[in-house]
Amino acid sequence: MTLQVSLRHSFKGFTLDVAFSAPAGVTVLFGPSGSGKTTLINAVAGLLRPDQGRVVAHDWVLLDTQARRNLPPHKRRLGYIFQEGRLFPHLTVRQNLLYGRWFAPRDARTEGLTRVVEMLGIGALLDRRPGALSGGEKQRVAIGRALLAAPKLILADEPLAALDEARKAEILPYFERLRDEVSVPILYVSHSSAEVARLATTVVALKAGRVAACGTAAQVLGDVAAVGARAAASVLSARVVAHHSDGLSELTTAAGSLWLPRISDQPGTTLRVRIAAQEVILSRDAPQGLSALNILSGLITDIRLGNGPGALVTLAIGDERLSARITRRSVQAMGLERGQRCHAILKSVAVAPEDVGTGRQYKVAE
Ligand SMILES: Nc1ncnc2c1ncn2[C@@H]1O[C@H](COP(=O)(O)OP(=O)(O)OP(=O)(O)O)[C@@H](O)[C@H]1O
Repeated sequence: MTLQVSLRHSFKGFTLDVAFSAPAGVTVLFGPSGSGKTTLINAVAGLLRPDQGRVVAHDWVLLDTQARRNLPPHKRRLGYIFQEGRLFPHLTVRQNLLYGRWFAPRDARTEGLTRVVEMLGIGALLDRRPGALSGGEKQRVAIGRALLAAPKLILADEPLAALDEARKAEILPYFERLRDEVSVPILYVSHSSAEVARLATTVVALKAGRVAACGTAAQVLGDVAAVGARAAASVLSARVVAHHSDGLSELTTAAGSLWLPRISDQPGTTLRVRIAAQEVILSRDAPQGLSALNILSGLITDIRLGNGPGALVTLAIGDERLSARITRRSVQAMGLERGQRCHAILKSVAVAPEDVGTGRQYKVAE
């Protein structure tokens, strides 16, 4: 495993006690306010000395309390991407980028300025100062600066939280490229189920200082006990088939065809599509005469009743899982049980552009 984290630390009234390991790529820390994300990031960054812990990225040991290794923050070889870009206002973009590089040990300068500039599309910005950049452009420069420091691990602490929806949509593809084209592991804090679905190679869901679930985006977002009803979602692998003249795009999934509002990716591209559980309606009979374009049928594998009025019903469709958040009342009125065939109905417009990202999604382990 590329990233190994085990940490234990107690404040008065709160204990962080986590252990997880993750392969290369983006590991998203996902959890509600107060679940311990910042405490964990601070311990990895060296800003908090935990009671016990070990943090290893590839073969680089940042912390090992048992072996009495506790590198100071500036020696941990970390690249930071914060909520606000935190660029130096008096330096140009080029100087900001090179500042990151200045910290990289000479023999570790793997990413060249030219490649980073090309990857982030910031060539036209090099002579500007941060004051003349949009929020999205600042974040792209911040990503570049982090990369050029030749880090062993990148820490991204809610890097999109301060941006509006349009700017988020602009930046997300760059994080996808970072995940797919750069070998540095990334520990990424997020509150957003859509960001998790698009970016995560691995998700670590935190709850009250513990790991509530760890796995792929599909596994963790499908675990309502770990992420809560509002974040519950399915993540389907889909391939673009064609774009139609009425503004719809046709995709194919293991669950059948999916019709979505026009997306920009070329036919043949593999995408991951997040479907929020609360957008899915269920029917026992094959529905007819509906306006909704997407009707996927499968067998019920799981019914989780919540403490409130809600329930999460999961269908196996092909080798994918699709969850619907409906009421307990409907579960009862429809007589839903495991093993029954059921039809899931989804309006095309229920899938927003930010729910569709590039990159393969791992298969759900049985
Ligand atoms: N220095 C500290 N001293 C005492 N308690 C602390 C300290 N830092 C954090 N805590 C407590 O630890 C718990 C976890 O806080 P933390 O900031 O890690 O959560 P979080 O998941 O990052 O939340 P948010 O999403 O709001 O940033 C909280 O109950 C907080 O009050």
